[in-house]
Amino acid sequence: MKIFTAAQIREADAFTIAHEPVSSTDLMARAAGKCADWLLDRFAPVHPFFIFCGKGNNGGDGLVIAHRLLEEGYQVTACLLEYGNKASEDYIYYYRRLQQQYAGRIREIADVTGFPELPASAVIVDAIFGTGLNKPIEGWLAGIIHKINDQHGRHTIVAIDMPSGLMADASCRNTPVIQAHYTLSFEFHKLAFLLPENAALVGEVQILPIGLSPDYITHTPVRYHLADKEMMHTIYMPRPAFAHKGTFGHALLVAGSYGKMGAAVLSAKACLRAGVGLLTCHIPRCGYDIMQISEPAAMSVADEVHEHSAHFHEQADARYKTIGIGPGLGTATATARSFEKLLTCYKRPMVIDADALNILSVYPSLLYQVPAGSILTPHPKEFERLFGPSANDFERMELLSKQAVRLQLYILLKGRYTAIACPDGAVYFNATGNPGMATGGSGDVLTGILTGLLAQDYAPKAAVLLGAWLHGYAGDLAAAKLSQEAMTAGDIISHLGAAFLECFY
Ligand SMILES: NC(=O)C1=CN([C@@H]2O[C@H](COP(=O)(O)OP(=O)(O)OC[C@H]3O[C@@H](n4cnc5c(N)ncnc54)[C@H](O)[C@@H]3O)[C@@H](O)[C@H]2O)[C@@H](O)CC1
Ligand SMILES: [K+]
Repeated sequence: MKIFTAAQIREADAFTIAHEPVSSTDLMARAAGKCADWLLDRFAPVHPFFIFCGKGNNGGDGLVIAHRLLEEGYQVTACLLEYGNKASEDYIYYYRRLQQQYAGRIREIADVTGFPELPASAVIVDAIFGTGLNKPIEGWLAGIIHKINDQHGRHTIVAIDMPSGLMADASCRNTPVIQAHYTLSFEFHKLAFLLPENAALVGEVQILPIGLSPDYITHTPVRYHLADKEMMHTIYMPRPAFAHKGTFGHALLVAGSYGKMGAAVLSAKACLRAGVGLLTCHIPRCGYDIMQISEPAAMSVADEVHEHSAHFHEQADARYKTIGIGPGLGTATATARSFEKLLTCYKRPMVIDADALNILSVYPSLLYQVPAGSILTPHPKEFERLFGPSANDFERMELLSKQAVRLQLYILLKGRYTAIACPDGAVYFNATGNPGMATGGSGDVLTGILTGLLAQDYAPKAAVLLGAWLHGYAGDLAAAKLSQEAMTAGDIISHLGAAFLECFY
């Protein structure tokens, strides 16, 4: 799914009105009607509704919703905020209709003292500002936002299109924003919904299709995308019937050090479960028995050094389709030196994670040696160590995209919505996964999966999108069976098979 900017959403709106064609009042009725359907479905008539409306088209949506709920026999108070702005034409149209039939249900609010007493079980609908917000909310309107947020623990708050105060494409940190339980958003996700700094504001997001022009949607280029199942179906490659293990590549995994062999084992198991043909693990001498016993399907090569690996560059030759490096590796000087040599002799896209990323952040010039098309998988701290801090999440996304272009790499920034930046600057968000995966070893599993997919001849972009998707999907299946609390990284691996089956068989 494409993620459009606020300006593009306005264009989509205008394009649909001109080409469907449909009048703007009818488009508003269609959009707000979807919200009303959702509310009617979710809340019984015992819930009194307080619908706060601004004077733009978001407020217009609120008026349509108020009218519809009244027609269905619900108790509704339309709280119209009179802050002096000129009302939009469609707002005026629906205001007149409401005024004609339900004047008694309208309450005009001109300052904070006009904020209504809310009875128990009231539902607050926020239709104050949507994608038209162009500056932070100030003055008594900010007071209204705070009053609504004070009700967060007592009443359900449903935002229409966007929580008021949030901007689709810019940071609203430390400005007044509605804290919604639900956000009913039209047609597309907004970038703001996917960034951690807004996690407490948007609640559960419901995307409601409102029939915006498919023509516009198909032909308008965007930077940000949300990965979805359809995309995965275009990426996934079923195995040919006459395949043998050579068909699926030989991967080298460079991982583990004294006390961190678990990371290497998890990564190896995940790589095998992702379908690699052959796997060789380069591990420190101390890890040899551990790996051989834990994962008989993997071959092992022990380094000359006991506690960490220092000679893996000698291994890295054309036999290997790809290399996954980093989980539990440690950052010993000898390990860093071997990594440096590896980067001069091995030129295929590889997967670089954890301690291998930490080595890169200590020796940043090595970043330029990383083969084009390789996949880096930092979590936010590792990302910051590599590329520096950002003032907010929007700037971090800019930086992520810019660095992927500059270095011609895929950079996967881990998070609730993992963001994957491509060498052409595009960024894909992955929505599978859950907080149960915020547990030690989960990243090692991802490295294994990505390495396994690259070895099977998935192009780097396909591997990173499919790998992130499967990793999260398997995590969701594990959480469904075991709970988010009790699941471990190993459970992600044991549910990878079910993830393949559910997604592709
Ligand atoms: N784009 C679409 O596809 C559709 C949009 N609709 C609705 O229209 C909304 C966008 O409507 P508008 O463009 O009228 O924008 P809004 O309703 O978000 O409000 C914008 C109005 O508020 C003013 N404003 C902006 N920031 C302000 C601030 N901080 N303090 C005070 N006033 C401020 C603007 O000058 C403008 O008059 C969407 O969010 C959605 O709810 C739907 O009705 C129909 C379909
Ligand atoms: K809103």
